[in-house]
Amino acid sequence: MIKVGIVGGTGYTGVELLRLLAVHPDVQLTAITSRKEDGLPVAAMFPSLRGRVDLAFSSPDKADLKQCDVVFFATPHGVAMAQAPELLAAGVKVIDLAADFRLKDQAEFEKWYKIPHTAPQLLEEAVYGLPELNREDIKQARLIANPGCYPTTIQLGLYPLLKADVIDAGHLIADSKSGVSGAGRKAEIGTLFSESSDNFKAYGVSGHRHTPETSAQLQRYTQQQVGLLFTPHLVPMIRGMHSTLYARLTREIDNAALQALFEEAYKDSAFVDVMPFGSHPETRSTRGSNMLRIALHRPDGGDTVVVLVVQDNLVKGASGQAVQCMNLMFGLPETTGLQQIALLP
Ligand SMILES: NC(=O)C1=CN([C@@H]2O[C@H](COP(=O)(O)OP(=O)(O)OC[C@H]3O[C@@H](n4cnc5c(N)ncnc54)[C@H](OP(=O)(O)O)[C@@H]3O)[C@@H](O)[C@H]2O)C=CC1
Ligand SMILES: CC(=O)N[C@@H](CCC(=O)OP(=O)(O)O)C(=O)O
Repeated sequence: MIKVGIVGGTGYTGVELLRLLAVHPDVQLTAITSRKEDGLPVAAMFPSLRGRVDLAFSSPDKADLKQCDVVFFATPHGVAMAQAPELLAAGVKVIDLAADFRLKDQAEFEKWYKIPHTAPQLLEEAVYGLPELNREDIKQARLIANPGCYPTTIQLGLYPLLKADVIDAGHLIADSKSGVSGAGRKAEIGTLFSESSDNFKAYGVSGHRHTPETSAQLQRYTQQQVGLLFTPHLVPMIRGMHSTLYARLTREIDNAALQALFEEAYKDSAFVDVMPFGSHPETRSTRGSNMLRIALHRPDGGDTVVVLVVQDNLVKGASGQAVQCMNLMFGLPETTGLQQIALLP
């Protein structure tokens, strides 16, 4: 059994990890932290876990994380970098759901996240945890930088087009929408029911920290200079993410060949569903599951390809993806414990 620790067990990605790992056949939940709920049984806070998780929260300084085989950090940016060096030195693998190790460039990290990086020596070693594009490196990794939720949709939606060199990589557009759980469980005015329900808005239009993360990763798949315009929006739903991606075709390619690029790229990826050309994927077709669905369009047969991508931000966009990485790191089938079908309605 893999002994698992979770730092930040009371947040949305933390409790999502608990939901997935409580029924994972190869995992023994070993330590779950919360600074505020030290001593409280996990199931007292989350009755959905009654009978499934019999641990109590412990404060991060008391929890013996070094007895774990792997520790997930479901915490704000800056927490994992403080503890990862010691855990790695003790032989514990680390999966960070925050952004501490996503950017290779320390100055770029500090510019976007506005905190000093305290473990820059680990930036080079950290492996970006997007299994569909990085599977072999993840298998060998000690330290995983789990991708941001928006970047997951944008990378998987554009990768086959960049790899085949059929689009203008300098002028990519990602118009993305997230449910409110993407902002986490902490109290904030913008996520109050009366602020976020019956309302719709863009944010971060002049610059969002997911743009440098996504651009740097996309750059790995093309010789062209990547240029990405990314606009996130908050939609009045709890879970779910929808990205509409636009790219200009630079060579003649018919719709069947475009579709074949995606089907070929993801033929061995159990969690990427390439839907029939012209489909309209819905976020609820992924709710509670680790699936990401993609559909291609070519409006009026013109030279713009539109890629629609949906996922559950808390599963494929965060905790499910992190468990997928754990499976690979421990030599398990990638799909172990992640076969849930989306909830309908
Ligand atoms: N929500 C989403 O859809 C996604 C989130 N992410 C990333 O995952 C991470 C977690 O997000 P989310 O679950 O939404 O966040 P939440 O705000 O819901 O939860 C944060 C958790 O971290 C704990 N925590 C906060 N500060 C510290 C600290 N200094 N030391 C130890 N624990 C701390 C909190 O518990 P307590 O205060 O009791 O210790 C809480 O359990 C973030 O970095 C986020 O950017 C990534 C992809 C998608
Ligand atoms: C709706 C909402 O607020 N979403 C978050 C993104 C959540 C996430 O994936 O981001 P990180 O792990 O990079 O913080 C945001 O835009 O800040």
